[in-house]
Amino acid sequence: MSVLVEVSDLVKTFGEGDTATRVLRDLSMVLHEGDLAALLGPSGSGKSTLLTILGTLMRPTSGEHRMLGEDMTQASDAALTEFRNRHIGFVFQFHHLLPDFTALENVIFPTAVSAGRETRKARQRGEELLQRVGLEERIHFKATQLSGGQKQRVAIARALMNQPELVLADEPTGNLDRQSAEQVMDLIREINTVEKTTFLISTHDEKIAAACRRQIKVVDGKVESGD
Ligand SMILES: Nc1ncnc2c1ncn2[C@@H]1O[C@H](COP(=O)(O)OP(=O)(O)OP(=O)(O)O)[C@@H](O)[C@H]1O
Repeated sequence: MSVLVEVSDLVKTFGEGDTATRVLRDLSMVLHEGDLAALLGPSGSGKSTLLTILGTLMRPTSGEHRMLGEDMTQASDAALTEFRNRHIGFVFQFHHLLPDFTALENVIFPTAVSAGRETRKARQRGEELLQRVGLEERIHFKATQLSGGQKQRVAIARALMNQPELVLADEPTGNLDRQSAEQVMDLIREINTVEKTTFLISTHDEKIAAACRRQIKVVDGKVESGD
């Protein structure tokens, strides 16, 4: 399997001087194309910080970060934004859907905004994705008319809109009941199998972690096991 993401000796320090907190401490890991990996570790160990850096939303203090062979630490802000739009999808604990817009609008809006227009192709892909996540009957429902699990499935469809190689999910089932959490995880597994999309999923839930094919444990800002 080829390497999709590689970080080495990643350091992230927040603040300066006496109040500086070193959150990531020479963290190194690799994600391969097609990985379905859980990111585990105690609260405060640095999981969200790592996901934010891997998502190119924040730069590390030092260390190396490569994705698809490109050096993320050397890229300009504009290049990072473009790279992120093309190659990375995000799913968060709180779905962040626009409440007054339909499922379909929520899925296609981010793409339409970054492209400056809403194309027929985007609409078609949005509809296909909502079918894939089992919401074909709810395409024109407003976000407020959907259950928590359904909203999270819309968020997954939205993350897949631009056919990203990597989807980063920060506690995607943290806000769901057991049954909805398992359905969301089944969906992620299916997408991973069918589309070969790579997933890195931070979770405190042992069952969700066990449903992943790989478990990476972060303790005190370093990978303790799973790399
Ligand atoms: N912007 C920031 N400024 C200062 N400290 C921060 C900032 N972001 C995170 N931290 C600190 O970094 C540490 C790691 O936070 P992070 O959110 O990465 O942990 P986590 O493993 O995701 O935790 P949880 O499982 O509770 O979500 C925490 O001690 C947190 O207070």
